[in-house]
Amino acid sequence: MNEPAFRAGLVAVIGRPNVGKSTLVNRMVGYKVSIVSPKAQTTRHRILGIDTGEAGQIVFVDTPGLHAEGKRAINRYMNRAARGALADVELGALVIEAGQWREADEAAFATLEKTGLPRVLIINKVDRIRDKTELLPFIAKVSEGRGFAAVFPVSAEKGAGLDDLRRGLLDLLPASEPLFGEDEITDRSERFLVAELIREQLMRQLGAELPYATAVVIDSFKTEGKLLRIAATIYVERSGQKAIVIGAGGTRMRAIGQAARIAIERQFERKVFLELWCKVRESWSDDEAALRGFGYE
Ligand SMILES: Nc1nc2c(ncn2[C@@H]2O[C@H](COP(=O)(O)OP(=O)(O)OP(=O)(O)O)[C@@H](O)[C@H]2O)c(=O)[nH]1
Repeated sequence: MNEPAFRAGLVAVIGRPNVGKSTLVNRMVGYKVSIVSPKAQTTRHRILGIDTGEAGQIVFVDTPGLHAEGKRAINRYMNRAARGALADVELGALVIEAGQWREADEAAFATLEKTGLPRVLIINKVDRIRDKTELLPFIAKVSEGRGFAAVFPVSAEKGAGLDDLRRGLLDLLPASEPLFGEDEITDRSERFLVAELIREQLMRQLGAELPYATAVVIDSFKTEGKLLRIAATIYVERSGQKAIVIGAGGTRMRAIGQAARIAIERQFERKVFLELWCKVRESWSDDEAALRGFGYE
């Protein structure tokens, strides 16, 4: 008997905001390539997460959640990044939350359907469903007539169903040489990951609206022996927002910096010295030139 062929390919992970796409990709690749927060629209970029095993290599393309087209340039950028991720992939994976099929899920499905790609459905957060007997009728209802090649109930957070998902996705990918080196985990630079880990704290520690007005730019990134020395600027859109980010006596900014530093140290396994600044760049989120300067290209 011949050994089964090595399989490899790109899988676009799409869905409405907050269904757990980034959590899932991180869990599959075993490394935090994409930041996570309880707020919708945390992911702003298209990010690759590469999962290599003996049987094959799955290259996940994490995407910003597809949302109703906002007016601002940043929203257009995010939807473009999500739709663009569907080009040049072998497979589209629609992620939804167990027990829910909202209008925005239907819209994400329609976007995927239009591409004509083979597609699968990933039902995430099954840990939230107490009575598991509810799951089968739900699966039947949401998959009926939608042409999914397979349906995978999982819990990205608890790590349930992920081996079946890996096997199932590999079955649907073509026989191929690996597309990336065995030890590659993402296409993104360390600088990018650091900026994202700082932004993750902004998403988590600031109120409901403010995180969407922030962007992070790394000003310098130096390795000094065992130390990583980083300076970064948090951009906001108005001076009132800057006052909130800094907080009374600088307390908020210190808390953000400390949590980000710990996250960066954990991720890079080295000591980190992090210097944070906050500056106003008026209406950056609706300014194409500012967006490009901040790395949204
Ligand atoms: N209970 C439960 N929560 C989960 C699971 N997966 C993700 N979450 C939570 O759902 C929230 C959103 O997760 P993300 O991974 O940021 O979701 P996303 O789809 O990438 O979100 P966007 O960036 O808005 O597109 C976070 O609070 C996660 O901790 C899961 O399997 N079970």
